[in-house]
Amino acid sequence: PTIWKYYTLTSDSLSELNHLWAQKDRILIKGGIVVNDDDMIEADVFIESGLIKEVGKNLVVPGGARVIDAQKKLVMPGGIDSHTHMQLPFMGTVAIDDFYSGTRAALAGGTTMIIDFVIPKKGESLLEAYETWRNWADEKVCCDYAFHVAVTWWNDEVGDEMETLVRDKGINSFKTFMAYKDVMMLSDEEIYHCYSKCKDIGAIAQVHAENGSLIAENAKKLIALGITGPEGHELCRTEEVETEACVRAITIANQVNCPLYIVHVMSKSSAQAICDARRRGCVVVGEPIAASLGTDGTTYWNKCWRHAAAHVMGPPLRPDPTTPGYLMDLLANGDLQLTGTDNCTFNADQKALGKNDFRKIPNGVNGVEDRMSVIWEKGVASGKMDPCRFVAVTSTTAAKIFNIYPRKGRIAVGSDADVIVWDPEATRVISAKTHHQAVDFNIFEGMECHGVTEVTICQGKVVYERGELNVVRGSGRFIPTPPYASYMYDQIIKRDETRKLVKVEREPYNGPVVNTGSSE
Ligand SMILES: C[C@@H](CNC(N)=O)C(=O)O
Ligand SMILES: [Zn+2]
Ligand SMILES: [Zn+2]
Ligand SMILES: [Zn+2]
Repeated sequence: PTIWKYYTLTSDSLSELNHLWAQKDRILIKGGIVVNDDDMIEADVFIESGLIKEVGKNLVVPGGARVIDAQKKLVMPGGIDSHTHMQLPFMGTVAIDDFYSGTRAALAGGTTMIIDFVIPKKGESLLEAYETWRNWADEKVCCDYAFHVAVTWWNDEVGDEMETLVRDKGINSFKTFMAYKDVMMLSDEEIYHCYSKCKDIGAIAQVHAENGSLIAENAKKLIALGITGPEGHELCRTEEVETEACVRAITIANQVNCPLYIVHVMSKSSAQAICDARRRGCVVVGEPIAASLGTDGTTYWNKCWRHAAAHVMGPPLRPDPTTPGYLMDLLANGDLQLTGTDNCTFNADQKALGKNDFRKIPNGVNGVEDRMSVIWEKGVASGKMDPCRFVAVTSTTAAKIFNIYPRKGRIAVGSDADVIVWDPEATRVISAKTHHQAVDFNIFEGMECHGVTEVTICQGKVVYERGELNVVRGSGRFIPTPPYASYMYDQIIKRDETRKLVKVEREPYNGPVVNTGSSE
């Protein structure tokens, strides 16, 4: 009889339970300054059941809401990291930060969504690779995520699968590689076909812009000279090897009138090439990353092999120490549009695969946890950009490009409650000793940054506050990214309408033709 007493729940106690449960999802962020990409206002934010329900001054909200005091703090959209590679199988090993540790660390740094890459092997079905990556991610992610898909080989079948991925699987961006010869690299003709297909299906063409043939030849020469250390990694692909490929990719995309997104912009000259193209009217956007905005390639000459190898990524960080400041200036003024991290992390013992040959050092660095603070320190605290521009380059522009705005990338009624309470005056010192990532090295080691997330709210739940994480493995959702994003396609569509290719009507030529002796 006792046990039954507990089982006979009356209807009003059930509604009481529901009321309690519902209350758990109610949050009132009080007294903060709400920052979007286009304005800053003093306002409270009321969140319920995973969505932003009200934004305004002195809100009066339903009972039971949890109140977060945001006095003197900024309330911003959670960061969107447009470029990660969690647990990527690459160069004989697997990136050590996986979809759990990587998204958990992202939340600790104020990023509430990642866009990762499905990278099929040459010859592998894109659809099968997509299912593999979905299985990897869905059971582990602690925040929402989306995918780009890489095109590492080409035939009509690949084009058909791209169409299926856009129509049925929520993909709207495809990355081609002009580097990684024999592994992922496509020829110009294959890139031409791929970008033509992207254009036909309203997808964004992304590119890893480096000339893979020059890299391969230069690397052979350096190894023959006995230059096997990480300095060889930069010497075999100096910045003009990146810039030439940038210009080539921009040209191919412009020839087929396809919008282009250049990932991991690492050098001044490639950034300049993007600016020039944009000023010619090309529809191209550039994505510098936390690494290229926060540090440089002088480390490749560090006497400690481990330190030098830790910074090996492609394209490399540049030894010109003025590069980070230059890229930040362009990001601040709108010549570059958004930021990711290219987070692809490997521990010392993995990097050591290349201890005798830099070509075998797994390429990749960290960034997913520190991007927001690094860009605040180098961009806002330095006076180069204001908080609105910070929100644009860390969240809103990515949401617009990948067509998930304003669900993501904005503090507004109806938007997902992915929100950070940001302390612009607080500082933190970045270190592998204290970071939440799995990797045993941090390329920003020792950097003191203004700008710390005090509270991270993801899907309307507090997942990080005052240094404590409270995440749920597998709670993140796959977010479909629809084609034909206005941000990238409005001009493209108009150009198709107004720049039709037509032939000239003329009388046939009836004059003499030279006799070459050939039968054609
Ligand atoms: C393979 C992947 C990550 N590694 C890297 N960038 O060095 C990329 O090229 O973006
Ligand atoms: Zn790349
Ligand atoms: Zn060292
Ligand atoms: Zn990448």
